[in-house]
Amino acid sequence: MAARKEGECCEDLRRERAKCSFNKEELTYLMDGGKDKTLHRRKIEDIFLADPEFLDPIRPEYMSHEERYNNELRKACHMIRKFNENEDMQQLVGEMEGIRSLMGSGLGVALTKDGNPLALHFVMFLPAILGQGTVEQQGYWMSRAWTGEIIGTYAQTELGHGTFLRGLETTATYDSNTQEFIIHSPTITATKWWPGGLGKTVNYAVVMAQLYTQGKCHGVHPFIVQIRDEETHQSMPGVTVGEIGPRLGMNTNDNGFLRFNQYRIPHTNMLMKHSQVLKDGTYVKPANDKLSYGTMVFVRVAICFDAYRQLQRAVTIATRYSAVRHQSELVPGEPEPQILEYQTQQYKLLPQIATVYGIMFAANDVWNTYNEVTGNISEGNLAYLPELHALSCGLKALSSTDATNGVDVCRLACGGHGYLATSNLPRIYTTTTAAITYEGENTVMWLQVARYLIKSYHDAQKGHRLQQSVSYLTTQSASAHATADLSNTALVAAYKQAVSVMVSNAAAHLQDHISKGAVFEKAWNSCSVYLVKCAQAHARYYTCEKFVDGVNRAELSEGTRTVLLRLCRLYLIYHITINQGDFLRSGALTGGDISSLEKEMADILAALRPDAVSLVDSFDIHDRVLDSSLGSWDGNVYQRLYNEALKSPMNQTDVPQGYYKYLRPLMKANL
Ligand SMILES: CCCCCCCCCCCCCCCCCC(=O)SCCNC(=O)CCNC(=O)[C@H](O)C(C)(C)COP(=O)(O)OP(=O)(O)OC[C@H]1O[C@@H](n2cnc3c(N)ncnc32)[C@H](O)[C@@H]1OP(=O)(O)O
Ligand SMILES: Cc1cc2nc3c(=O)[nH]c(=O)nc-3n(C[C@H](O)[C@H](O)[C@H](O)COP(=O)(O)OP(=O)(O)OC[C@H]3O[C@@H](n4cnc5c(N)ncnc54)[C@H](O)[C@@H]3O)c2cc1C
Repeated sequence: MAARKEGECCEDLRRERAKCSFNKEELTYLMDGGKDKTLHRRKIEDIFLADPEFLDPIRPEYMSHEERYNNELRKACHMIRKFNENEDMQQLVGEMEGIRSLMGSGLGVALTKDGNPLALHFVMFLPAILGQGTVEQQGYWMSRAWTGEIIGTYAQTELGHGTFLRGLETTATYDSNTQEFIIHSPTITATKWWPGGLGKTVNYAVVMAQLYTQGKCHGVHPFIVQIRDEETHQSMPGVTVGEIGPRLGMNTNDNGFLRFNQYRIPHTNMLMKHSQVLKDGTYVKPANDKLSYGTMVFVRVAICFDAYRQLQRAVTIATRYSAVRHQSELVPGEPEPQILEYQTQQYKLLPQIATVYGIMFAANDVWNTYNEVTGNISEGNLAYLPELHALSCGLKALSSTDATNGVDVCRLACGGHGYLATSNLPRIYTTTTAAITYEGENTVMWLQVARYLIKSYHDAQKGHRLQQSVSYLTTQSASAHATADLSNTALVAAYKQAVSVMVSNAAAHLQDHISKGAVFEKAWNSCSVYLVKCAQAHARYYTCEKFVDGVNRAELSEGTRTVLLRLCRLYLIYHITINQGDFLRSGALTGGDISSLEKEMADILAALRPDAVSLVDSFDIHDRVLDSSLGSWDGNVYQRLYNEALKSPMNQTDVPQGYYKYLRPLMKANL
């Protein structure tokens, strides 16, 4: 494997690597969660990537829509077969963590390129059964689903409603005479629309539908519904299912549509961990009616990990390319410099490297909170559910937005070549940006965070104790920043003060509207642009705090700590400078402070510059996972670009068919 070997690279990258001031492996271990995990990951990568079955006959971009789907399905099924091959492999892949890597932006993107048709089976169908099913239901369905005997998806969104779940129209009406639920799509807008794998791949789905029993609607609940025959794969009578057509990206996920016509399923197919319908039709309420949204909370947390992994790939490509690419004159008469010498190029790329770490530390923290809170829930303690909901919404929105913007900055930083499919930046972008919409559209997620902030603020006013992530809202004095202390601790305190003041202003704006006669919901809408800003500032503060804590806690040698501290400092300062209005208006920082920080940022960019290539090397991304003509380990950019162009089917003949059909008749028209 050429991807990680020293010494097999071009002169530019060799010189860059020689400048490294820290221990790369230490950072790799930190990101993987320990040396054992790094070795484990590399072992899995080596086994899967050595398998020729995962190679594409030609670039997927040259295939038809259906060929692309079949090609990815072939590899996805091989992946699962390989996974099930023997117990050693299952242990090696390591349950959820391995699945995350195989389905998401780790190894997964090297195996299936533009969306895995089986992704939703692992990412949502299995977690929905685990999170929403009783122990007996888990026993029955998991044993069939884990091995791939049945394949499922998560069918929630409809043509008419994605965000507003209470507005879903699919119904599940209990018939106590036959002990069945009747699943029905009463209108065109009730058609399920978007679920991954639904189009042609799955034969089962967890369908979210309005539950009716004894003449009463009890809101949205999960049901396991068979979509296709287990033998013939034909759609079941009463079910209409198909694929929704080409998308911006993720085109081999076979996102689908689904309609039901009075379709009956057994009573046992309602997932009944949190609420039940007894055989006689009696409804038993859950401890909290949002527990049926639990699968989404899990996936929102998982998306944060996926987001920074995507950004890692993009910034690795763009940084290596920037060390190989020479352009223009920095000093007249001197050789053209590497474009990485330009401060503006450093300002594009280095904050993206810092962002990877910021999201990683925050995501680790939210993942721990998720495990703790779900553990508490199973013991009947739901006190921390609102905090988990707000944290997962906030970090999902922040990580997907930052990663998407960062990937595009990386694409633009590669000039024209970044626009080529073989750079892989377009595909990384279209995959990453999808996460802004799926699993809760980000504006909607921000407004959920804002709702929690305003509620917490009012609780603080009443003297109630606040949950940890918002405890700073109890102290929202707007006193001007007095000292010249600009340490990391002081900057995190400034972030807190800025959000605190913003939330208190938002609460005052809301009150103002209400005093003038507006109902709360209308007042809320009138303040919602500002409320979104509060939520964004809160999620940023949280990420900064976790970044600082994470670096302080990490066990690192001095050189490695120094470089990570620089990245952390860059992250803190970068976001202050681009949101300086919030800090100035709240009195958290002065104009003088911000000028000092700007100057310091320029120094940090220069200090990090020699380590830039080594920093992305320490992400330890295999060339096959990068899949880029611009970003490979060896830096052999121009030859790769040229070789890839030669592979275009259009270059297999000198004169294209189109010439004889269209161009020649036009060119020779006057002869
Ligand atoms: C296994 C490994 C994994 C690997 C992962 C690898 C990742 C990469 C994978 C790549 C593959 C691609 C995957 C693609 C997956 C996409 C799937 C989907 O989009 S699926 C479709 C995804 N679709 C969406 O995400 C839809 C988005 N929409 C929604 O989630 C909801 O409708 C809503 C939250 C916006 C409102 O809900 P509504 O019922 O109207 O509620 P109200 O506003 O009236 O608030 C009432 C109260 O409830 C509270 N509360 C709310 N939620 C929760 C919660 N979860 N909990 C707790 N509390 C919650 C709220 O705070 C409030 O509290 P309070 O203030 O009163 O105290
Ligand atoms: C690639 C991809 C994969 C997907 N996979 C699945 C899947 O497997 N299963 C599944 O069930 N679904 C899936 N979805 C659907 C996805 O979850 C929804 O698209 C998403 O939840 C947004 O809902 P919507 O499309 O109805 O957007 P809308 O809610 O219609 O949003 C449109 C606009 O309205 C705004 N808006 C809506 N409500 C509010 C509000 N209350 N306040 C302020 N602004 C608001 C939004 O901010 C947005 O700007 C997928 C979507 C994509 C793109």
